[in-house]
Amino acid sequence: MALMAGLRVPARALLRSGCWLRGAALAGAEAAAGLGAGVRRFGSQRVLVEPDPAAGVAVVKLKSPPVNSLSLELLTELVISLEKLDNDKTFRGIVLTSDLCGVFSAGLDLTELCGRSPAHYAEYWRALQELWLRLYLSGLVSVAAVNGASPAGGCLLCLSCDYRVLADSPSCVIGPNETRLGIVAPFWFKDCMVNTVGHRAAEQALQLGTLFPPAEALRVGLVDQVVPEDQVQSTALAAMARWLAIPDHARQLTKSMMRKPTADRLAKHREADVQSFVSFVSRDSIQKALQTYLEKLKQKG
Ligand SMILES: CC/C=C\C/C=C\C/C=C\C/C=C/C(=O)SCCNC(=O)CCNC(=O)[C@H](O)C(C)(C)COP(=O)(O)OP(=O)(O)OC[C@H]1O[C@@H](n2cnc3c(N)ncnc32)[C@H](O)[C@@H]1OP(=O)(O)O
Repeated sequence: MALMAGLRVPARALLRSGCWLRGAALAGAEAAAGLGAGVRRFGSQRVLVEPDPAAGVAVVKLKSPPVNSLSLELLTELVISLEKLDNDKTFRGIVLTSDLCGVFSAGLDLTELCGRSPAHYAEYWRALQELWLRLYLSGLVSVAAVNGASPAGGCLLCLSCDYRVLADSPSCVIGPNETRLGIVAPFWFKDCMVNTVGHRAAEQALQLGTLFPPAEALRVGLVDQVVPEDQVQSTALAAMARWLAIPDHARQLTKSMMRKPTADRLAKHREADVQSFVSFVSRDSIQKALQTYLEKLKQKG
């Protein structure tokens, strides 16, 4: 741990801030490329939105150090940003990526699932459902530029997009590792997996809690492209251009036809799903398993 302005800041977070410095340099490059003139970034504390109105595209960056774990705050801020972009006719597509080095998203924030009240678990789960439904059914083209590890809930975020580009680095693992924590992915995560990689591959990955390295993720169809780390965002934008070449109304109706039945399974039973999660996560055995996993993570650090 390093001490900074009276705050305990993990050394890893300081290292990752190298990415933020690189981000500042990139902002200069964007300005030189024309993005700066009259175009302002917006967003919130944990979600940075870099709009390119001329292209109709916004790059949405998760920036909740150290690992973009999906806290209630991050879920809420992401929903608000997506809602804003969905309702703004300027935008036809989003690229979802991470502002941190080496991690796209560590999945659900385990501190939200440990030692809290049933009311908190319910509020948290509703926020996760909300984010998934909004992203999965968004009329915008969504491309995930996966520039870091993306386990469990991070993988769900990626699967909710229309297209996935993954960085070719051994640390950039992606997959549904829930069972390794002693927990179970919800049915709508399972459905997303099945829709993406097929029943057999989904069944194996979900039961075994597989975290796929890039080449395997590509082979199984969990991601659509694997490219060098420094080409993830440009490749995502190139993919976006291909998707935006299709008229919105036709693409959106097709997307809805493909995805609505899956989303409706949750939309029609949201409250039952919340209660099922609350009773599962409140069990002593699950609390113990999550605490143990979290402690191991902290010791590793
Ligand atoms: C109706 C439904 C019924 C029942 C359903 C029940 C449950 C719900 C089930 C499924 C949905 C999805 C579940 C999840 O997403 S669970 C989370 C799974 N995530 C992981 O296993 C990832 C764990 N993290 C890592 O592997 C690494 O941190 C990572 C590879 C992402 C980055 O490695 P790095 O070496 O860069 O960082 P670390 O030193 O490991 O971590 C830094 C710091 O961050 C803390 N941390 C990491 N991950 C989490 C997390 N997910 N939540 C909270 N905190 C996290 C870690 O402890 C370190 O903290 P500190 O030591 O204090 O700095």
